[in-house]
Amino acid sequence: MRKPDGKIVLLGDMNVGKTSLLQRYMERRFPDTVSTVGGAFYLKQWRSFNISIWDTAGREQFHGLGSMYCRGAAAVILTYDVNHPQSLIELEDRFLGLTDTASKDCLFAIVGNKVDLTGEGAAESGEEEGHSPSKAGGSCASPRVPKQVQLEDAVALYKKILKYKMLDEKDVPAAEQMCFETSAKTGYNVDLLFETLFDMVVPMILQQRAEGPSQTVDITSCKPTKRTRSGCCA
Ligand SMILES: Nc1nc2c(ncn2[C@@H]2O[C@H](COP(=O)(O)OP(=O)(O)OP(=O)(O)O)[C@@H](O)[C@H]2O)c(=O)[nH]1
Ligand SMILES: [Mg+2]
Repeated sequence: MRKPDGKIVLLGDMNVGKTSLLQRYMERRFPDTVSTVGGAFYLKQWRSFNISIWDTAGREQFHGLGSMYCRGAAAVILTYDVNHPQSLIELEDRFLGLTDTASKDCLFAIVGNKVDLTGEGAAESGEEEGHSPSKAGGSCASPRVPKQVQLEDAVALYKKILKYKMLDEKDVPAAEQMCFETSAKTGYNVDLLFETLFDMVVPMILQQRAEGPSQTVDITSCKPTKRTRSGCCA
């Protein structure tokens, strides 16, 4: 297997929908999930580059593995559930510190998932597989509740992250560009999230190549698995 050119890692509390987001993007579906054990990755070819996308376990018992998965990451997707304010707080309290092992230029995206469950914006629930918003709210629509976490809260966290990393706002993408609301269930904003990051990671890969040896983890050193497109390093 060719060594990935860049690495993106999904972090966040259990049940926020990390695995579902990744499966929605990679497999174009929203299957039932089981709580992740350890971590697993997918490989995505983006232009001529191979990007590994790592799904991690949010459960407390696997917390110690997080910084290992983040090692050399070009981007980290900090995921919360828009209906659970504590999941946003956990990003700062429990997950941000895990990113100390990421690349020095690591990009941060903050993603509020499960927006389909909120009462805000009909468009949020109408993007599944390219369907029009008017198809939302069919017989299997989920009950709507007011959104508990606002996008501004995510923007505030993004700014705190810049302070924590001692980065200047001028040198990094704007908060508005890096804070997303998504639904793994309907597909809303999922392609936008991943593909925005891929486009940002590619110049970093090129720069790293120009500067010298890559910092990405050599995943070929992981134990081989049966699956070809994804694997598990629990
Ligand atoms: N309504 C709705 N449910 C979602 C969405 N994303 C995930 N879920 C559900 O939320 C539950 C948890 O999803 P997972 O993707 O397994 O969550 P996770 O973050 O990977 O959890 P861990 O692996 O334990 O860290 C599952 O029942 C999913 O079906 C979403 O966008 N909308
Ligand atoms: Mg999971």
